Amino acid sequence: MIIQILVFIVGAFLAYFVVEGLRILYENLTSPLRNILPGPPIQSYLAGNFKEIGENPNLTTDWQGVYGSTFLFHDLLSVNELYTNDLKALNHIVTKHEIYQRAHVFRDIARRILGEGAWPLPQALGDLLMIYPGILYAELDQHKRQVGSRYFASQFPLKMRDSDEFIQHLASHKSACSQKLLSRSFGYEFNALNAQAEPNELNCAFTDLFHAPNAKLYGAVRLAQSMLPVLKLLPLPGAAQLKAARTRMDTIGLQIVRTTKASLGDSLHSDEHDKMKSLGGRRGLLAMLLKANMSSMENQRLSEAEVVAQIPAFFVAGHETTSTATAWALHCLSLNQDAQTKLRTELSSIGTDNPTLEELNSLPYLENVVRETLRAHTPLAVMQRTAMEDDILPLSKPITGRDGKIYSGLPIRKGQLIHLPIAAVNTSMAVWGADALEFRPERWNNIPDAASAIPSVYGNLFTFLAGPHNCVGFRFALAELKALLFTLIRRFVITPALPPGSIGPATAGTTVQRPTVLRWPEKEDGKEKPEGLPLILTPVERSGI
Ligand code: HEM
Repeated sequence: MIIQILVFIVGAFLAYFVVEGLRILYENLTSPLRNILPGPPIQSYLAGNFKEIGENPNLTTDWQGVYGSTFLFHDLLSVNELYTNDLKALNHIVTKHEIYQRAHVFRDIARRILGEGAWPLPQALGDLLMIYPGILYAELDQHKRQVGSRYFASQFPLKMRDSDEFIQHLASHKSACSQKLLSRSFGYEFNALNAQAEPNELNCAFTDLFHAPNAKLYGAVRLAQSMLPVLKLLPLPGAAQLKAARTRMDTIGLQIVRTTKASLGDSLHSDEHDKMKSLGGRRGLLAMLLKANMSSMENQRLSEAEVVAQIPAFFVAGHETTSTATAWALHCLSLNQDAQTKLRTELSSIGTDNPTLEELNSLPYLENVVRETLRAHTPLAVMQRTAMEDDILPLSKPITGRDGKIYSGLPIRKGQLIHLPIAAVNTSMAVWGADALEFRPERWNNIPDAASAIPSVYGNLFTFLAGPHNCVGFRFALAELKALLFTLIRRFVITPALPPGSIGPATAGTTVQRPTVLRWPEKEDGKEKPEGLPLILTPVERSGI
């Protein structure tokens, strides 16, 4: 009997894989793009071109040189994916958000990690953020006396003993942004930066999910399960960790929500006008979420589960991204001492260690450095979309298809997967010129005309995407980046700790491309390859400049 059940289960799984395989094959063979667009050959049926892309972050850009700015390649299980760096096509995709939505796999993984209602942002929250776009920014503005070094000096664990100490500070900086976000927005003390404090529950949940020794393996399993949902029925590795992290997140989220609701008391029941007026309080974002939870208008109401899910969602969205951008900024400045000195001179013109946001925003070279970092090293190099209905994708220049016909628009079939090449758009030589890959803050003094066609919410950059689903936290991220650079560059001269070429973008298995030690010389003292970004920080007064 047991054998019969086992045979049945194995048979059912095999049948499922065969049917799914045939479905993908049918979709690929009948895709209207198949006879139009060229593309690289499939490497393996299971991995498509996925493995080679993971191994070489510049591969899609190289393919662009061979196949043009619009081509087809193959994702996992050989699902075909449209790559386009055509700015008219990309503008169309990001504005027609009702047709081009976040890829199913991304949504499924986000739902499993963060809970129902986390991503995409619930409509009601999206609407509120449209009406009050400054709400996240306001969180920082409330604390403008703390933006500068007094805040960071107390929070940022720079362990300086000697003038030239080799430190891996960015491993811990990773959490600086998130800590501020959580404590300011949600009234939650994260303690990630305090080496003496016990790591708290939420900190542990994220560490387990994203940075534990097996995190990459578990991430790969989650990806496979989202692509082939039947795999969710199997007891695969990572399930227990995910469940434990989810339980922690839900418990803390509920605790934050209920405590805040109690502390807001009567103001939650005031009329819509008064509710919105009081959004400027210390817990602005959370207050806004809670008011949406209590809203009398059904289309503006968020369920308690949606509010709870937003807490880790905002944390995840703002966590690795902003810290990665800061790491790239410091790395680039360590390699470009002229830019660093120029920046330090400008920052020193501010007569306080604790500038306001207005003061930070008035510094043109700081703005240039931030833009150039987010252009040359966008933390999220790629996003995906899925077409939810048939469409015609307009192109800025007609192309000749493989079938010999001329196409000024591409036929897109419902279900088509699309690759948004954020990094490639930001570093396109056609837009930025031959030095597009170089870090050169001065380029922002004279922006090329072609850059105005890039879909963008900030600085002609595709970094935060554009259209209705752009990054809602981008102003917050900019403020964080500026405040960190202000504090660090004023106090320290930053130089590379490793020989040229040792640091590069992390490759396989990462969504966010952090600067990582790629080559690690064998040291006589046998030091382990560092996790973070090694830099030498020399206090300005001891640097001899
Ligand atoms: C340099 C730092 C950052 C970068 C490069 C970045 C980039 C992005 C991108 C590309 C998206 C769109 C994802 C997609 O549509 O598939 C996004 C969405 C989002 N970001 Fe950011 N982000 C950054 C910082 C932040 C911060 C600090 C916060 C929170 C305060 C945040 C909150 C969000 C949220 C909530 C969404 C989802 C919006 C929606 O569903 O409509 N981000 N971000």
